[in-house]
Amino acid sequence: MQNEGNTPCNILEEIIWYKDKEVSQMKEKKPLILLKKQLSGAPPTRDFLGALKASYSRTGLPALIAEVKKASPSRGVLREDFNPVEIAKAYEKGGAACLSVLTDQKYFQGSFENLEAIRNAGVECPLLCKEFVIEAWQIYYARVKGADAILLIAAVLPNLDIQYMIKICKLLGLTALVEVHDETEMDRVLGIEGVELIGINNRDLGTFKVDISNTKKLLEGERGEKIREKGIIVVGESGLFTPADIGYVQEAGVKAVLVGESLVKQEDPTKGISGLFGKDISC
Ligand SMILES: O=C(O)c1ccccc1NCC(=O)[C@H](O)[C@H](O)COP(=O)(O)O
Repeated sequence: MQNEGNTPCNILEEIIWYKDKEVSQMKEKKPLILLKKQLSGAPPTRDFLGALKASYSRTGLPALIAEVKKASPSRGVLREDFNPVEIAKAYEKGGAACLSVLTDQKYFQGSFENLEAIRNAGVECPLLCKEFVIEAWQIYYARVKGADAILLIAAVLPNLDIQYMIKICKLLGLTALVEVHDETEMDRVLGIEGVELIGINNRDLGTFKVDISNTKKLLEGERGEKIREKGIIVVGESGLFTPADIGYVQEAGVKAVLVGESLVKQEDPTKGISGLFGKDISC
């Protein structure tokens, strides 16, 4: 029987369809007007982009955004004994410039409680709220829960929404990490005003295929030149396991990397960072 439009065509579509229902319910419990009130007493955000730049200048290596990720649709549970605060502290000790915290519950076993707990545990690294954002309300919610940055996925959001959401981020003091996977998305995003941080995901979110040469492909030629001209910082995301992988994406032009699986699976994530970079990057 043919797909009559009521079955998602891939995992990303499934996540987004579910997110739509989830956000509607969350908004009912906490309307925007309440979130805005909470924000009036919120502490200032930390400078996510500034932390990436400072780390790159200090180490000469791509700044690390270490991901607090219990599970994923492609890999299942990555770590059974998952203590988000302990993992976050271990990442910070190992020299991570920033942390990424999965907040999606259904597909990644993450939560906003994890984000809040990490923020309240004295971790100083700026925090990226790793969510599937489909509405501006989620950005306000992330800010209330302690985020310093938020992910905007080009495969999910039209250009006008990205532009609008970047403005909201600026208003709230958040950094927007705009994620692309292919040339079409990169070209779209390079045409949007105000983009300062682009993530190139080596994982195809529809098929799960991971290929780190995707980062190189998207930074070649005129695209790479445009990115340099605009002073945009690029983050290489997914599938990074070895110092050779880090060297490869650095050579391609990234100044930061976002790493989950290869670190979170290590018994000692602090040592995992030294293993990933081939040296201690903490001092
Ligand atoms: O990781 C997945 O299976 C996944 C599936 C569908 C949408 C997003 C997904 N992952 C988000 C990410 O891109 C990664 O968590 C992040 O880049 C870190 O990747 P890795 O170092 O390979 O864990």
